[in-house]
Amino acid sequence: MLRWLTAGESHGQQLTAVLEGLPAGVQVQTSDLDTQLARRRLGHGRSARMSFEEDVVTLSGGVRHGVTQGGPIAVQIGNTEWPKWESVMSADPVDAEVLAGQARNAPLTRPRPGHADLAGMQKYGFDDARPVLERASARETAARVALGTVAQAFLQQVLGVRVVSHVVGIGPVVVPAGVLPGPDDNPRIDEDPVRCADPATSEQMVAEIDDARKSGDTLGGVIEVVVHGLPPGLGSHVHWDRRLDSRLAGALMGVQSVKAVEVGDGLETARRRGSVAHDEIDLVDGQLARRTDRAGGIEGGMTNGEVLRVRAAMKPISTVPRALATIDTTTGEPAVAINQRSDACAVPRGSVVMEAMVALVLADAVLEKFGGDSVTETRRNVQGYLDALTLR
Ligand SMILES: Cc1cc2nc3c(=O)[nH]c(=O)nc-3n(C[C@H](O)[C@H](O)[C@H](O)COP(=O)(O)O)c2cc1C
Ligand SMILES: C=C(O[C@@H]1CC(C(=O)O)=C[C@@H](OP(=O)(O)O)[C@H]1O)C(=O)O
Repeated sequence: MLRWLTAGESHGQQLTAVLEGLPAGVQVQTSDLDTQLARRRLGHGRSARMSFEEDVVTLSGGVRHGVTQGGPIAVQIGNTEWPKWESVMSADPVDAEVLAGQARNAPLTRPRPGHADLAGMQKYGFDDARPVLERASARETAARVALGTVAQAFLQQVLGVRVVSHVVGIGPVVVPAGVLPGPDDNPRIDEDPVRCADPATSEQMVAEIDDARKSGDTLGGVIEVVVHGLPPGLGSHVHWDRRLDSRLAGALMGVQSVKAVEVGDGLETARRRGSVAHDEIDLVDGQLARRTDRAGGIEGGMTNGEVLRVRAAMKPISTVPRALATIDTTTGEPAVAINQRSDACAVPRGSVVMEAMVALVLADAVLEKFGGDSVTETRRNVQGYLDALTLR
């Protein structure tokens, strides 16, 4: 079983992440994490913070000379903005005189509709939204991407699995049906300003973001994660919490701002008749083949050997420059919500986070099915299973 945890605040000294349960022998190094974290910072619509802040990665446990050792993997991601925030975010008490007069330390009492501010203040008994937004912030997704990189390395080295993603919608602009990235398409998609696999739609998405930003507004959108190379039989039909679709949905819904998840054709499938909703089965030259992949590679909560497709819908950013109505929690008077710098649209960089979450869930499902304390052992178990399948 794979377990993972993250800790740290948006303007804290560093994020910390731990991944436990991965076998020995996975090749991964700091530069692999750097590459994925750099991808997470890109994309049209990102905030200024993404261009000046850097992620400083330290792989501090579980990896030796570029190879996992079987113990928990520990990662720190230092925040280069820390010196500016040190007194405000210090773990130890800070002299009140030092804090007095610091604009950054003023209590935040105008909660943003759509962010965690108000519910968090109520739940934890804070009269300041700072401690809520610091942990709610999607800065934390840097830690998930770091762990997801290790999970992706495992999947690729054991099974040749490739996890790719693309943006299929920004606000009302959506890609035409049938755009499906291949296993090696991530580098090409990364070159697009909105990580869209269709150049014509990409231009419209960029224009939509520019328009929203100009009018002081924000946007959400939809991301599709596509996974090539999975064997049939990951997950299970036997219990709700062993279903792979349920586990993927939970992991993707667990990313800040995700409000819906679809597997395969998802909602569209519910509008179709059964005769055109499923993926008919053939045997071609002794090999199983599907005429379509509407199910997105999962049937009965298990992979079916086809390409896996899952979509996550992110709501528009709630720090809206054209500020939204709220109340000041100290006075109860009407006010405008906090509206400092923010991403106008975080969907392109969100896609890298979705890849990481999918990779972590799949690595867990692979270990559940095949086990192994070393990559060699897991590979051997995979091969034994594949060799025993009468139909493939
Ligand atoms: C990659 C990414 C970047 C985000 N950037 C911002 C941002 O700059 N400003 C903001 O208000 N929300 C941003 N969000 C969304 C908030 O973190 C999220 O809305 C908030 O934590 C409340 O959670 P909920 O939307 O799931 O209810 C971002 C989300 C993601 C995934
Ligand atoms: C820092 C990151 O994302 C942040 C996520 C975020 C939020 O509310 O989720 C708000 C913004 O931070 P700030 O309010 O300080 O400008 C984003 O920049 C990051 O992704 O590394």
